[in-house]
Amino acid sequence: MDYKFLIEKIAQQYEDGLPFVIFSLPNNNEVSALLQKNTAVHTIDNFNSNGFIFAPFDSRESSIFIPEKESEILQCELITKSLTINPGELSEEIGVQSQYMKLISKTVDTIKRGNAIKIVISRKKDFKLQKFSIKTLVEQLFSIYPTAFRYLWYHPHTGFWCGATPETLVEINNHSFKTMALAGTQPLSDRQPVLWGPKELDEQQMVTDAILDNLQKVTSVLKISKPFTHQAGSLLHLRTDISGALKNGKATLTTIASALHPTPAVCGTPKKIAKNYILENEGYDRSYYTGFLGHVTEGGNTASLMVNLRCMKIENNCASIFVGGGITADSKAADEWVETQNKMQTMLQVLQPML
Ligand SMILES: C=C(O[C@H]1C=CC=C(C(=O)O)[C@@H]1O)C(=O)O
Repeated sequence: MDYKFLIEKIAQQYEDGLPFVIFSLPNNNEVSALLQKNTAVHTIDNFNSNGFIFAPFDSRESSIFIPEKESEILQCELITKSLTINPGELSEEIGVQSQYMKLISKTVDTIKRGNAIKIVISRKKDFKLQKFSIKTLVEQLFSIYPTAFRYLWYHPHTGFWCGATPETLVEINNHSFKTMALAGTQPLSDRQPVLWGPKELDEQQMVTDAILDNLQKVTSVLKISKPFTHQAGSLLHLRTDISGALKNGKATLTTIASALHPTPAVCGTPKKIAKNYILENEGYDRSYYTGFLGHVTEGGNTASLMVNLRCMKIENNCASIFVGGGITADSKAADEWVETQNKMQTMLQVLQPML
């Protein structure tokens, strides 16, 4: 199959209102697509059949599934373009900024009172599009971020989403698994070596500890890397890789995914307290942002599930970009605002030709 033909098929599928997903794994030159042949809404609790999962942040809501058996499955080599990237312009929003900073300060106070160790706070911002084009979107997204998991997803039930995420929820290959602790952010610069302050190092260690704790019941962890710097577009993060084996007889893709989701990188720790705080205080619906997504194969014995970060929802020529950041006792409201502005650039750069 030819790449150009694949994009045309996707554009047609969207025009016909039929569900589809097109995606490419990190550092992979291949693009895959599932084109559902009908508009049926399939939900999934047990990840043991082949297809693509799109799960929301709040697991009380349903995960949507495009089953392989009802889809045309396409694959081809990705053709990327070398594109020049300029930071997109973000208009000043004094009111929005002060409201967000107030929420950050309130969250810091809550953490200082000992109610939680870390809580991830987020927001969304809308951008009006002059001319939405699936072809341009694919070209931009897949070319600019080759090291990310890149996707476009459409279902009449969820609407149209796309993103380029750096965070793996879990990768499974029969009895072995891989995951990561990702936290701490700074803009990419020429400064070498990259230095991380105690706030970022502590925050990232908290994420690693919480993930190891969550994994205890379902895995025997074999390997934990040292924290290292991971580049995600024009941002840098601290990352620790964790891998090992699933506990025999006990663990499945479903149990490990629910043990990990939502990760401390997108929710916080303790998980329940952080999640309730988010649902009560954030003041908007995260929907599928900070949910997870990915292709399940071999009846759930192999899968690569990613956390839905650096993403946006596009509807009626309006793109809503979702961004957030981990708050700890040491967070400063003004810095957290700037961090979300920087994170917004990831999707804003994809939108440039359509603004
Ligand atoms: C919540 C987001 O990023 C997470 C992933 C990496 C670093 C993060 C941070 O430094 O706060 C966040 O935890 C987002 O991009 O919207």
